[in-house]
Amino acid sequence: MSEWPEGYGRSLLEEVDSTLDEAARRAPTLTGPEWIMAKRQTKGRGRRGRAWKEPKGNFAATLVMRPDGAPEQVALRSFVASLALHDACVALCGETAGLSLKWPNDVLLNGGKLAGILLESAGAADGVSHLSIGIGVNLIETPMQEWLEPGAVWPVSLLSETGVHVTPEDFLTELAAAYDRYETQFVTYGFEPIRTAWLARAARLGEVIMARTSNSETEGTFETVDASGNLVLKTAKGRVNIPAADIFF
Ligand SMILES: O=C(O)CCCC[C@@H]1SC[C@@H]2NC(=O)N[C@@H]21
Repeated sequence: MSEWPEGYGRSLLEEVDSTLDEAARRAPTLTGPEWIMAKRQTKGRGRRGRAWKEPKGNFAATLVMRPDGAPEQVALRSFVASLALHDACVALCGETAGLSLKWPNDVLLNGGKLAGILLESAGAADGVSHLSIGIGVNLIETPMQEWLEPGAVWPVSLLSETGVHVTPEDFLTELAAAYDRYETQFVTYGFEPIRTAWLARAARLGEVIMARTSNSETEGTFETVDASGNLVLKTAKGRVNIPAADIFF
């Protein structure tokens, strides 16, 4: 098991509305980055306003920090967090060929959704006043099917796919350690090594995928992720850089 990384606070809560809401409440008085984990969330949320339910034993936590930099740079930490999630799973379950990263920030295992990330931030005059990285991982169970959007990637759990029972506490320790390593790399060398590492683990790179927003659909070959974190698709009409969408295979 890794050591808890130096400089990071840690709170373990029995129950909270959402660890993202708790992060926003704590942000104004934060003295350093802090992980807030809860055994139960009563109002967990996912991307695009979707509810996030975590059956007992799954992982729900938010890392809240006050990073320097422009909002677009700060937001690239979703890739930092995806890589950390990948490494935490490997550290706890061994090298798993079926792990991959789905743009913009899901972790897949054997093609099913294992984990999701939701970034929230608040602005300040000179950048971002705080960034919250909310992370949910299906350690033990998958959410019930009626909570799933049509066409969404089927959920899987770490237990069902690997047979390894990981506690949220152990997962947090590995995740925090892995996050710290990638955060240091990001702050020291910028996005490029993170982008390269992310692409090496990307799901469906080079394949035809569909990017869907609330008012558009774009089909094309997944070429790469650019220096701003945009999805780059080669379509019949040329190359398209997409800043935000859900992708479907
Ligand atoms: O895939 C998604 O839609 C993102 C899911 C993010 C869920 C986590 S659980 C911890 C944190 N608190 C929340 O309310 N949401 C995030």
